[in-house]
Amino acid sequence: MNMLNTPKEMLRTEDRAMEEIKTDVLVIGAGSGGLSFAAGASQMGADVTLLEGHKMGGDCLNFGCVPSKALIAAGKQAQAMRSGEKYGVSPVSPKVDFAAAKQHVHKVIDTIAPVDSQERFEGLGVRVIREYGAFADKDTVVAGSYRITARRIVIATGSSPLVPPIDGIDTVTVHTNETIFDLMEKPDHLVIVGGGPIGMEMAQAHVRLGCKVTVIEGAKAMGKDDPEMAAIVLDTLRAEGVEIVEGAKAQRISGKGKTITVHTDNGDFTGSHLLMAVGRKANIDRLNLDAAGIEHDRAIKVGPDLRTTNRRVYAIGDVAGGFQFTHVAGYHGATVIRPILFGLPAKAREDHIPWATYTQPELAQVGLTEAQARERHGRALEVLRFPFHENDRAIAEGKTKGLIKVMVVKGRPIGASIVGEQAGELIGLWALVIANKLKIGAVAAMVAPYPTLGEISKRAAGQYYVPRLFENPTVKKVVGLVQRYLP
Ligand SMILES: Cc1cc2nc3c(=O)[nH]c(=O)nc-3n(C[C@H](O)[C@H](O)[C@H](O)COP(=O)(O)OP(=O)(O)OC[C@H]3O[C@@H](n4cnc5c(N)ncnc54)[C@H](O)[C@@H]3O)c2cc1C
Ligand SMILES: NC(=O)c1ccc[n+]([C@@H]2O[C@H](COP(=O)([O-])OP(=O)(O)OC[C@H]3O[C@@H](n4cnc5c(N)ncnc54)[C@H](O)[C@@H]3O)[C@@H](O)[C@H]2O)c1
Repeated sequence: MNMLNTPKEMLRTEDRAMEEIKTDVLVIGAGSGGLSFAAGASQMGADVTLLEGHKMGGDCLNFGCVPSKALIAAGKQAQAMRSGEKYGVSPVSPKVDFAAAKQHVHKVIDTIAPVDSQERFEGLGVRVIREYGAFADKDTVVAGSYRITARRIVIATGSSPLVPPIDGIDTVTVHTNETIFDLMEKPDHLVIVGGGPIGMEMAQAHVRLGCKVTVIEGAKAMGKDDPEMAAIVLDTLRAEGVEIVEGAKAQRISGKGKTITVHTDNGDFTGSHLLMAVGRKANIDRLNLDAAGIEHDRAIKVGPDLRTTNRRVYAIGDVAGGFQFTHVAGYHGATVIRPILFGLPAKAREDHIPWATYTQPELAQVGLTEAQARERHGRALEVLRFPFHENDRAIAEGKTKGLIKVMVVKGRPIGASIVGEQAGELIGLWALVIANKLKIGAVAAMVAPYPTLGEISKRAAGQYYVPRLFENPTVKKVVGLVQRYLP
């Protein structure tokens, strides 16, 4: 592992004997984006070199999606034990072994890790170098004792937790997503600053595992989502005991040991542990981007083709500054295969990107929210709705809290929002519809197995035809006429 940190220190290695490598494509960063690209490109015949300065698998595997979903699963198990009464199963107060829950998290990481491992990628023909890279010029990168020149370069260096310089923050122990999954002791009272997806997912997992939890949000919690859908999640979290304080920007932090106070413009909040979840910053500091003529502000500037201001260099995933999701990084990786391997044009779309927040109930979105669609399409917009409490499977499972909304213009869905059990699974159908610009009739024509939660999608699509078929005097007239003459 390279212990050199700054680009200058890394470039100073030029003074030592350098091993020269010439490669078709150099990928910097072995997270979701870099690995997706490297696997595809190598298997299609390109000579690929991959740099990784820290852990193979990047954020998603080691500090993000995977550990968070594993901890959420532990919390869900605990919650199920508390809530058996309505099914005739005596509720019990579960004994939570917090360290064992974290062991479960690490077992899950270890189980998935081989898929992202150096060995697997070397098996696919990729040259893997475990060093941080920094540009020396427009097509050369220095990494440890290697000087690598490539025809094309893909920057996939991801992002890191943003820890803003709030007054007093360096006087207390601050957790981020990079440390919280290694914390083996149970926090008595976890104070989370930030009510985005990280904040809300971690809040529910921790409250269910027996911690007291306070979320401090400067603006509106789950502010990127449809407020009507977000309210259903926030009500549930509050009912489970999470204190959520909105309009409370953290201004100062004070404390000692296990007494940490966050001072906000809406009161002071004291807990035993502090988790900062206030967004991300792109990993560009180490790259020496100026040497390669790559423009950036907080993230690397790219066009819709994901090309940077250096035409030989692409940036994908979190470092490119758009949606920050694993599936987007993977999609970017697949998109740049075309120009890099075949010299063909390709653009990354954003209108069909889904996302889900894995609270219970889950909240999922693809395309435009109702407010965005209303702003763009005004009176041409129709919003189709169907509640979970009218779905037979949701009733049988006792999971009736939820709603689907589908935004339709001229018969074509342009957005869908789902809050409820398995919303993250259910949104897939609408992601397919929007990606392929299908009409609402395609979903209405589908026969969904009974009884499934998936029927809510068909029922929502069916709402499109209610005014057109069931509340239409012409249809009634025609049916009356046909019935009079039908033998
Ligand atoms: C707590 C949490 C939960 C999340 N949950 C989800 C979820 O459920 N679903 C979802 O879709 N997304 C989720 N995300 C977001 C997801 O993790 C990221 O969007 C995704 O990991 C981005 O992939 P990437 O390839 O752009 O970057 P990363 O996965 O961060 O990979 C970048 C890699 O580059 C390496 N690197 C950096 N600089 C250099 C350099 N100079 N040289 C060499 N290597 C370098 C890093 O060490 C890292 O391994 C979550 C994120 C967090 C923090
Ligand atoms: N299920 C998922 O797909 C999933 C889960 C977790 C994270 N992620 C990804 O990771 C990204 C980062 O997540 P995040 O939750 O850290 O960021 P975020 O930007 O989505 O939310 C951060 C929140 O912190 C608030 N905030 C900022 N400064 C504050 C302050 N000083 N005091 C109080 N509140 C403050 C903001 O108003 C915002 O609501 C997400 O945007 C998402 O792309 C995805």
